[in-house]
Amino acid sequence: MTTTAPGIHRGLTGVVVDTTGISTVIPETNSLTYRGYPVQDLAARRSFEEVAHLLWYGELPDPRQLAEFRARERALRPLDRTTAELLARLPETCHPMDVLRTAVSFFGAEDPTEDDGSPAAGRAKSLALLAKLPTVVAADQRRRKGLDPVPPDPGLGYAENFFHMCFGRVPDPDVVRCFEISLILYAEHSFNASTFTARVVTSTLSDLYSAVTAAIGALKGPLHGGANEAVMHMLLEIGDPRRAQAWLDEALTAQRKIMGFGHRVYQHGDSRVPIMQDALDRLVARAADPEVTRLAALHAALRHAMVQRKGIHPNLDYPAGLAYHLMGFDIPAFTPLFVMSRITGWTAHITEQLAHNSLIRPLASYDGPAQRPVPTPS
Ligand SMILES: CC(=O)SCCNC(=O)CCNC(=O)[C@H](O)C(C)(C)COP(=O)(O)OP(=O)(O)OC[C@H]1O[C@@H](n2cnc3c(N)ncnc32)[C@H](O)[C@@H]1OP(=O)(O)O
Ligand SMILES: O=C([O-])CC(=O)C(=O)O
Repeated sequence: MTTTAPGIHRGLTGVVVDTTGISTVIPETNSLTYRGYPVQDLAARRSFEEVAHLLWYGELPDPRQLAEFRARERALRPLDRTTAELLARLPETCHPMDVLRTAVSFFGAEDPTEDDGSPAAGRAKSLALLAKLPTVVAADQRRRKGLDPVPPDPGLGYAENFFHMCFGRVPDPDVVRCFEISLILYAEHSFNASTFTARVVTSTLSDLYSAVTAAIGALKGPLHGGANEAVMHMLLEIGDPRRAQAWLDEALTAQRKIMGFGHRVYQHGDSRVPIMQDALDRLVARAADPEVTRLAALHAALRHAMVQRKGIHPNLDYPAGLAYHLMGFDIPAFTPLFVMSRITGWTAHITEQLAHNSLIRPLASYDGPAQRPVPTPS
């Protein structure tokens, strides 16, 4: 546990700040459940829309509820002209996470409906964000290549529609399913830094859009969601499986953090990695391309070297980063893909925080100068 002095918990390591009924991470058994269901079973048998419903309502939808949920999500996907124009004006030099953060802030400014803090109001706003964020991410990726946006297709499921809006086509169902699995795995992870950020903002009785905007800012950092992009940059920097060991030795000597490895809660590996690694292996096998095989060999070699050398295991960002690259997404879009999923967990926590709210305001131990008189100005 990180403590600088008795009673001080830098980074809140090991501190339990509240209860939650949304998910539980159990490092001892290397498991993760959403509302009591093991995440690997959800990833094997359910759609992302069903998981979103589970996180928000506490139960998986029955067929009627699912049909209604899907119909509402599909109807909310288009952006209005003002939003599309605003986003198209943002500099292309800015990171796509900045675009997403601005989009959510703008959605908040535009939303005329009252935020009475009720679960129903929160869920309506959350569903609108779930539906619109992929439209923003896809349009932003395309404009950076000088391409016009592809409008959402209400005939397609959430994951399929996203590919359609990014690339103007839907890949084969295996690829879509691998993407959907990543969305299910990224959806929720208890009191991680971005979710906690959303809860802190909510605890002041601020609005949902402010909490989500702040959460996007927290997720962007490379110690959190930004790591999935950093993983891919790192793999491209290493370039060759034969260099993995030497590169790692140099990086560790230079005290670099190896992206996609380590976790605050899991000490012996991330519960989600075997499922995502499996999905990644399927993408590699179906590509049947020497360049892809080489990247996969590098990915495996670095993982092996890191576990051997430091005993530190990969987190979800390690297989997800390479999987997103193989699916054809641009590296700066990887963390926005995480947002498209985690919007479900964040907003479930916003509702939960409001239901049992207590202002989040920890204490600090002062270590600045001793009290002293203010000098008289000369
Ligand atoms: C979806 C997600 O957000 S998962 C997290 C994604 N982030 C990353 O992949 C970034 C790389 N990983 C890290 O920086 C860290 O493992 C974190 C931030 C995720 C967790 O960090 P903490 O719980 O604060 O552990 P901390 O950074 O103190 O690490 C403990 C020890 O392991 C080492 N360590 C942990 N992770 C790594 C890593 N990725 N590379 C090198 N060393 C590492 C630290 O250097 C430290 O060693 P020391 O005790 O000799 O000083
Ligand atoms: O739980 C954490 O600290 C980070 C993480 O894996 C996540 O948010 O998915």
